[in-house]
Amino acid sequence: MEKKYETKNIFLVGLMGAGKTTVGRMLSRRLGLDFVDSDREIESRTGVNISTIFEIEGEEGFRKREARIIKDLTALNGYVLATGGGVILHEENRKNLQKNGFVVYLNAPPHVLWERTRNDKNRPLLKVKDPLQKLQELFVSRHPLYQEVADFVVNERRGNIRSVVQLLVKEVSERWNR
Ligand SMILES: Nc1ncnc2c1ncn2[C@@H]1O[C@H](COP(=O)(O)OP(=O)(O)OP(=O)(O)O)[C@@H](O)[C@H]1O
Ligand SMILES: O=C(O)C1=C[C@@H](O)[C@@H](O)[C@H](O)C1
Ligand SMILES: [Mg+2]
Repeated sequence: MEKKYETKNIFLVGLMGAGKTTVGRMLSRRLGLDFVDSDREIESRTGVNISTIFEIEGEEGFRKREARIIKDLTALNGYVLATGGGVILHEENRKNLQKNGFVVYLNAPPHVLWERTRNDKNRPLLKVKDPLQKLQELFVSRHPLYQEVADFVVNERRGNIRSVVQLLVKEVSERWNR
């Protein structure tokens, strides 16, 4: 068995609205694992929301906090971790993810992500005049990094969260039972 599968962890990566939190929570229940969301963990450690961290410390300050949390969370065992959309920007994060668990890229085209996120307010990078264009730019710059870090890629399945969860249950069960 590959060394990384000695730990039972699943790390979900992908852009804002890809379904990391929704899929992650459901998947953890199905597999009897714990669930943690790195954005929520940053908020509970700091006591403020993500937007406030961006306002006070800028994106750079947020990324430093994120890297510390990712280091801590990837060192655990038995977790489904929903990461923040920009986690793959730091090489250290990519290494920690790859080393310690099964990394899944939830991929969906920018217009789908835009539909899913347009009514939410706590995504500072999308507080711009044209959030769809912003998502398109982020997709172009990040897609190769998500691909690079991923052990498995889920392409958009026409709005069906359950089928994504089902597919992932099958994939990890095959790996972990080897
Ligand atoms: N495969 C899917 N089909 C349909 N709707 C979905 C799918 N995945 C997620 N959604 C919906 O899209 C919205 C955003 O999903 P979610 O919050 O899980 O994304 P996220 O990847 O955690 O985003 P962020 O990086 O901003 O935290 C939710 O309302 C969720 O129900
Ligand atoms: O895509 C991003 O860079 C981000 C996504 C969110 O999950 C948060 O981590 C934050 O809003 C930044
Ligand atoms: Mg989320």
